[in-house]
Amino acid sequence: MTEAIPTIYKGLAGVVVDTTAISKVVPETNSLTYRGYAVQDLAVHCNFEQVAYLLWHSELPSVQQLELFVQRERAQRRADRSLLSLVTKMPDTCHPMDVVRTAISYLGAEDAAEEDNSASANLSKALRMTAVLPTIVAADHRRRHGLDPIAPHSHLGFAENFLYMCFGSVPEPEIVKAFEVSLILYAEHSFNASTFAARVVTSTLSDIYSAVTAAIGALKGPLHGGANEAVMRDMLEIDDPERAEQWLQNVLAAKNKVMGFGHRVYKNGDSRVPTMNAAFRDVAGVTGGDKWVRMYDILERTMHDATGIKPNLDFPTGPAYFLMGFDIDVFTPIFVMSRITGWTAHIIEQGASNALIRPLSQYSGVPQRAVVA
Ligand SMILES: CC(=O)SCCNC(=O)CCNC(=O)[C@H](O)C(C)(C)COP(=O)(O)OP(=O)(O)OC[C@H]1O[C@@H](n2cnc3c(N)ncnc32)[C@H](O)[C@@H]1OP(=O)(O)O
Ligand SMILES: O=C([O-])CC(=O)C(=O)O
Repeated sequence: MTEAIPTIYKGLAGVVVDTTAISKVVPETNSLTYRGYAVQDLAVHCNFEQVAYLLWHSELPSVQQLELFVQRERAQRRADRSLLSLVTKMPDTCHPMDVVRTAISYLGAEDAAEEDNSASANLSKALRMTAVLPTIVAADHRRRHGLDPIAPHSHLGFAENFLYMCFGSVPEPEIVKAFEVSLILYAEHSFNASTFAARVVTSTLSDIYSAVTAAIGALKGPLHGGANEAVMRDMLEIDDPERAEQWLQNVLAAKNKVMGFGHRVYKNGDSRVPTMNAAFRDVAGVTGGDKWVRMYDILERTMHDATGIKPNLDFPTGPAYFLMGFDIDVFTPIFVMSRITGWTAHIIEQGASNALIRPLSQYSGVPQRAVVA
């Protein structure tokens, strides 16, 4: 009797695996909401701390709630000596994502309550990880330039403080705003690969640090968060906007992917791109980045004419972060600094209504056979 072959959903494309109340992606209208609020509106009216609070607590904070939350976040920014020395012991040649992944793992190892998976414990751990990660990323960024770390500044907001810890001063307001907007846009995106990885780990009743570590591993890949770095490497390779059209045609002719384009869910444009594109142009305006804007426009137009495929969020963030002065391999760690809020909201949601995530597979190997001694 021949076995019936089940329908296989390669890459889980189109499969709905669970419900979520955290964010809603509507590809038909290119829209994205966090807890019911349009992400574009959040980017205009809120700072990153308010959005983190919203993702974790389901509502935007009142003035008093925000004050308390900000105080708690600022109080936990410092990395202790052992954590900072761990950063300095990492090989100079490793990718900063390796440092971030190792640092989160270390935070789990030093947490005596690592196994406490209650929602209240996980909310505290989420805040601690979110508060301290920028300190780690900035310290690692500076050590690669032979510079000492700068301690966090308790009077600066989350976005400003990170820029200050990286560069030693707070840049122009346009740059701070564009950076803050990028953090808000990167914070959450339903069941993307890294969030799903976090939910899979959580579904085994493992701890939040293990789930975040797995998510960092998933985000690192160039088909996901790693694309923001790949975009800028490509742009540097192109160098001259006049060469952009031919470069893109060559990539397509070689049947390679153009980084920063396409999306599993959005087929008609990424809801976040118009907001980030405007922020990128603001940054280019104050940093003299016109060349990258022209290149962006040519690549976008050529790709659209050739394939109909539109940019995703990583396309404008790549050159925006470059113009802000970040090394290219810090782009995905910055994505982690933001997405950790979405991941941890999902970890808490998964824990509240858990079912072990364990799909089936269709065996395609050799038929059963006898072992010959
Ligand atoms: C924040 C984020 O994670 S956003 C995503 C960041 N990733 C990137 O920018 C990497 C480049 N993009 C891609 O690889 C893809 O668009 C993905 C992985 C993001 C989504 O892809 P999927 O939904 O799996 O679609 P898939 O890769 O099968 O593409 C469908 C078709 O469009 C083509 N296509 C999709 N994206 C691209 C691209 N960036 N460049 C060239 N062709 C593309 C594919 O070649 C494929 O063509 P075919 O049907 O002729 O074989
Ligand atoms: O949703 C996805 O598949 C990828 C993405 O855009 C994100 O995680 O922000």
